[in-house]
Amino acid sequence: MFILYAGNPALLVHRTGIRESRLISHRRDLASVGSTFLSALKSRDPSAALVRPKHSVLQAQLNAPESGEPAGAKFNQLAAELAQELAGGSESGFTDAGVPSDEAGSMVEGRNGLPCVRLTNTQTKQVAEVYLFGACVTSWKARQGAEEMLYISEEAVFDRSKPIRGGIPICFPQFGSDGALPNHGFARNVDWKLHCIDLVENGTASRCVLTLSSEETPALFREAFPFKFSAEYAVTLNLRGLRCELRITNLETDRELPFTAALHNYFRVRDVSKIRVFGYDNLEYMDKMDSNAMKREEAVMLSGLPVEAAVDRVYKNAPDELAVFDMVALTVMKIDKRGFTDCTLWNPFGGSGSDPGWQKFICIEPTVFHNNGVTLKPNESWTGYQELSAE
Ligand SMILES: O=P(O)(O)OC[C@H]1O[C@@H](O)[C@H](O)[C@@H](O)[C@@H]1O
Repeated sequence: MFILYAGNPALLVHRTGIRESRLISHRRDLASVGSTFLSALKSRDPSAALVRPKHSVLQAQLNAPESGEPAGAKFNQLAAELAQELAGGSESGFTDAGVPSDEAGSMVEGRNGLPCVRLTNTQTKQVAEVYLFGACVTSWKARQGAEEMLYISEEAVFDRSKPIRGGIPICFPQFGSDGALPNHGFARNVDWKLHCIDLVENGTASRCVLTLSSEETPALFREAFPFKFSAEYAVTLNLRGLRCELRITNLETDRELPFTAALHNYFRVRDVSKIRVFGYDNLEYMDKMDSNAMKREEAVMLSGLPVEAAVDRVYKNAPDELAVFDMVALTVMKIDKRGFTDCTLWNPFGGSGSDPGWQKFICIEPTVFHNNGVTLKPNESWTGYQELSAE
């Protein structure tokens, strides 16, 4: 059964069967809810019902959908999209049940008015910001009064002309520049759609889910990567920290979908030359600073790996638990990853591809790259996530 929640500023559909929520519209004016929308719901589930109505006009239209006034064109378009979605049954792959809640977060205007989700966890006092452009997490504060954990370049632009430099950009479907697509693919160059903002993990975690489908990507990218796929990205503030989960589904019916990907974490540090990175002992890596030569990291580094010069390495089969110790701030960032088999370590150290603030960040990026990344069979999905915790 579908239940509609009508409230400012969003209209949510809560599908109780699998307890999945969908954020349908951010329109503040719900007066022009179209009959298309309701009939789409009714055709799928005659028991569609409205609960907790806060808007009298909406209630009236829902009560008499067939005779409702013609809806606004914009909302009709949204309604048609929803109808298509319902008919096609393109469901979210995230199985964890969510409960829509204003407490979990809301849409706000980000820099230059770009749409942005502000997530809050009232229990842990964490706050995060996620731009729909690139589904980029640009800010994470791990507790009340805590410092910003992510680095944003002073040269970052927030006008959709290029990826946001900093935060956690998503590299997909191509990690790096070796391929037909721009460096790191196009997921960070396009607008994602907000699917829902809800409470999960028994109400202890705040989450937003963003989606991207191949059909919504610009023709230029579709030509260079001619595969049908859907991508879902859940950003969650839970009792442990910040969780970012990426799920890719191959929508091709008769061919495989190959991709490489990474969560390009820009961690903010006080001084990159005064950090130690843990977890890379004895690993093989591709050295991008040395014509992609394969090398092996020293056997055991009990005191961690220092960053004393430019590094650009893609470590193969990296352990799922990694950490970076900031010896000035006396903080530890732990990275617990799954699905992303590899991990990239990057800092330009003032050299080529640098950034004015290069001393203030380290990129530790859960990656799938080695062994040709991931190849999905028709209708198959892949999920990779990271959980960041700061102490
Ligand atoms: O595209 P950005 O954010 O400037 O990051 C670029 C860097 O991203 C890293 O992941 C790569 O390993 C580097 O080779 C590359 O230079």
